[in-house]
Amino acid sequence: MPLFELADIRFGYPGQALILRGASLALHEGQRLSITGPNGAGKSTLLRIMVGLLRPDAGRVVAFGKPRRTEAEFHEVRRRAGLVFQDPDDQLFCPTVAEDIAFGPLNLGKTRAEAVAIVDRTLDRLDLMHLRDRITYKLSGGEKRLVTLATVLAMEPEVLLLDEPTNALDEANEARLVEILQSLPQPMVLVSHDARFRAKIASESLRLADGVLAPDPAP
Ligand SMILES: Nc1ncnc2c1ncn2[C@@H]1O[C@H](COP(=O)(O)OP(=O)(O)OP(=O)(O)O)[C@@H](O)[C@H]1O
Repeated sequence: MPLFELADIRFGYPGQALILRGASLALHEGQRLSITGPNGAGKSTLLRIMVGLLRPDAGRVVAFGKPRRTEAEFHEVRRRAGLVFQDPDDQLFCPTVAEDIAFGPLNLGKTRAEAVAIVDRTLDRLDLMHLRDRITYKLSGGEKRLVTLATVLAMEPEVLLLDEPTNALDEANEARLVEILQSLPQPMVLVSHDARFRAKIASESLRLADGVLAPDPAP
């Protein structure tokens, strides 16, 4: 059974034409699915629908073996599936990097000491210890992007959803990100315009255009 399944999703923002017109996908254990497609095709919208930040007008979302409709059901999905937003400023809101990374684990009921240990372990794993006590809003775009990934990994999600993760990364950090993602056991959905990056990470590739997802022969 897939971990995630979107079936015939239709969605339009209020008062606007439909963006998604019967989009379907399935994510299985061990898969790294990439999604590409033109600007404005609805890729970020699709990721938001997967975790219930937007509700489809029609179609079915099944996650972790259960159909998901209500806010309570999607709350559980968001605990188990980590979404790295396209814009880090949507995700980082604490004064320091360490506090931002501790926020999720504390919210899950970890003690302060446990959260501190998770912060240090996550920063160490991502080679970001030097950013630990920095003021979040003063970080560079690329640093913010890596810290955003750290905030999501600190929650130990079962599935990762990544929206343009290479944005603002220099070559060295992009290479580092490739290494990190390749080393992670979680299945992931990866939205990216970067063909080289997709080719290095994805096991399957889809293209979103005209409101539907179709297999993309070239990752
Ligand atoms: N909150 C919103 N209200 C109204 N329209 C929106 C909203 N968010 C996005 N849109 C519009 O919906 C369409 C799809 O946006 P979305 O961000 O999902 O596309 P995308 O495929 O991720 O694009 P890109 O490749 O540029 O990141 C765009 O035309 C966008 O302007």
